[in-house]
Amino acid sequence: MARSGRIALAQVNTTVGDFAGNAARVRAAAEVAREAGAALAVFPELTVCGYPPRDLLDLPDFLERARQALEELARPAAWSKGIALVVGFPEAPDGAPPPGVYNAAALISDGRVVAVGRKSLLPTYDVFDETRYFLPAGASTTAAAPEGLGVPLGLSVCEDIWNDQRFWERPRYARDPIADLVRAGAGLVVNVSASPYAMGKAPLRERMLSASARDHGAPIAYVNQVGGNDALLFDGGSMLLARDGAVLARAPLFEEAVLVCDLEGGAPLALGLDGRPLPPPPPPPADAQADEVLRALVMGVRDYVRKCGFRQAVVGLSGGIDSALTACIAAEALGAENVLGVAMPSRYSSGHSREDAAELARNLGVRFREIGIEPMHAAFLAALAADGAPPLCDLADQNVQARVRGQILMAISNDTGALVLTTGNKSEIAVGYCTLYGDMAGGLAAIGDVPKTLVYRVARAANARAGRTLVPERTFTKPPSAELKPGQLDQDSLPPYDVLDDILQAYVEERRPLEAIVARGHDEAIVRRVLRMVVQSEYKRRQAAPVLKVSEKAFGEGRRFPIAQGYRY
Ligand SMILES: Nc1ncnc2c1ncn2[C@@H]1O[C@H](COP(=O)(O)OP(=O)(O)OC[C@H]2O[C@@H]([n+]3cccc(C(=O)O)c3)[C@H](O)[C@@H]2O)[C@@H](O)[C@H]1O
Ligand SMILES: Nc1ncnc2c1ncn2[C@@H]1O[C@H](COP(=O)(O)OP(=O)(O)OP(=O)(O)O)[C@@H](O)[C@H]1O
Ligand SMILES: NC(=O)CC[C@H](N)C(=O)O
Repeated sequence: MARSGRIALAQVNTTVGDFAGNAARVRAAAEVAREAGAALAVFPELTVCGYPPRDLLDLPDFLERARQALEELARPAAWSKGIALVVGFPEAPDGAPPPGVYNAAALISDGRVVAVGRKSLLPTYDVFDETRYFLPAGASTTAAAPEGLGVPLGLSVCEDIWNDQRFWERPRYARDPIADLVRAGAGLVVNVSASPYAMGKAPLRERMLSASARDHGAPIAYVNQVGGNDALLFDGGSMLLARDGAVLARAPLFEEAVLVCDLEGGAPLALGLDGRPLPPPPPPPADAQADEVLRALVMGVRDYVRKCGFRQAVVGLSGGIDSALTACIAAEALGAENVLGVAMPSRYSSGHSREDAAELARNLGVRFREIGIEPMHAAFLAALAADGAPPLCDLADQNVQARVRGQILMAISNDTGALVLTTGNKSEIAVGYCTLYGDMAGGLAAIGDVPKTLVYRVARAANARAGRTLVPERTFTKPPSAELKPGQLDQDSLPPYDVLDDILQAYVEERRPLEAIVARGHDEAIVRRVLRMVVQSEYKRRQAAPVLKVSEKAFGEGRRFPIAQGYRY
């Protein structure tokens, strides 16, 4: 029996295009919510098809299956008896293909769709491309109070609530759909969202939603998707806010949850999709930001691997910090037994790199192989010199080693069905300090949006989370080296990583001009060199594995620069 004013925020992990799987999650969560006495369960944006479906929306059969999936969810059934649902779906009136589609939310009650709210504000920046697919709503939709809830609903979709320049630098949209809803009598604003994770975004959302509830004088039920879909990581963190802006309930980050809460306040209950209470969150760790990034990446690797149909991953272990962190993430995401670490020493590898790789594998409990690359490296050089050609130059020789390693990892992948995780960090990917078809060979760049200085912190967070040493201490303290020629150090080719990362933060994320970066206290020649390297390595990034996004500006779909161009620093 529904309790008056009780709702459930159902942050489920949808998979793009998996209509049956997504519907099963809706049914499971609705049943949990109903058992807990909720009159209404709210789901994330585009629940039935997952977010972002991108050009799948161009397929008429995809839109038809979305329509059928919604129709089936709306059919009277035991699991939905006595509970109303708000479910996101792509609405294609008359089966019209894009741009005749709306990004919509349906209110389902008593075995039928009783109202449909359409998204008014369509984000078209960074990773979002919604005007490519959707039409904006002409008007906002309010719906009569579902039975047992006692308040009429205002239906809104994600960006509809992102329209406040105090929190958000983007230009203000002319319309304020939330104000329209409240003016039309909404007593509870429902916002179905798919808001990708970035560091610092969860507290920003909370401040923004709190201000919105206060300014509009209406409570807000905000439900965000959770889980990874390709490069995008959705962190959940759904919330119920009172009309004075107070947060009445908060769902966890990076976890599926059915958060049962009351409009008039009171202790919320966070349940899993199996109906069991979720364990309370652990006390905040020493480096909360690094720990958060770690959890985001674990979720991202797990979902990418699983949703692509893999179970296992393989990582080249050099004894360095990047491959060590990548392996930690993989082991936590997939289970240590599903991860293979491969050390591939060359004629230049130090003893400590082999020891550190082996120790890391032991600490993690992952499977481990050592495959020396000397015979292949030597055979390569011999074959290239067999016709009397001069020996390869230094750089070409270095890249042969990286490519032999890439070949080995891809051979293991082909043979075993394990996905190769690349290990490049954001700093290296930014300046092109990586070998095309060498260490760039692989399926997913797990730490490709993590600058080197943050890589160390996240690796420390992995050790702290485990409560023991996973990444060996020497891996933190030795100077980074590609070990592709004798005595080589990253610092011979690149500025110190703290300098490099600050320049990259200013240029890539904050989009500052050269002069402003120099004004931060950097040497102009170094800044110019770094910016040139970023520009000149665009071709590499275009061919790189997808990068899990944890910052406001990651390499990939959200940063689209031309390759053949003449804009130079
Ligand atoms: N615009 C363009 N469009 C398409 N392709 C383009 C291109 N410009 C060059 N190219 C091609 O790309 C080639 C150069 O790229 P690539 O072969 O990758 O080689 P390259 O960038 O010249 O060298 C790799 C660098 O990464 C460093 N590295 C390698 C491996 C690991 C690490 C580490 O510490 O993690 C560092 C290594 O020390 C070296 O400085 C050119 O020879 C050309 O064939
Ligand atoms: N000896 C090795 N054995 C196995 N894999 C290696 C080896 N050397 C390099 N690799 C692979 O190539 C990637 C590029 O590593 P490299 O050592 O050149 O520099 P890096 O970017 O500092 O990475 P790391 O911090 O992991 O050493 C490594 O992360 C690893 O996956
Ligand atoms: N799906 C959306 O509309 C997301 C846009 C929104 N500004 C966000 O990043 O959360």
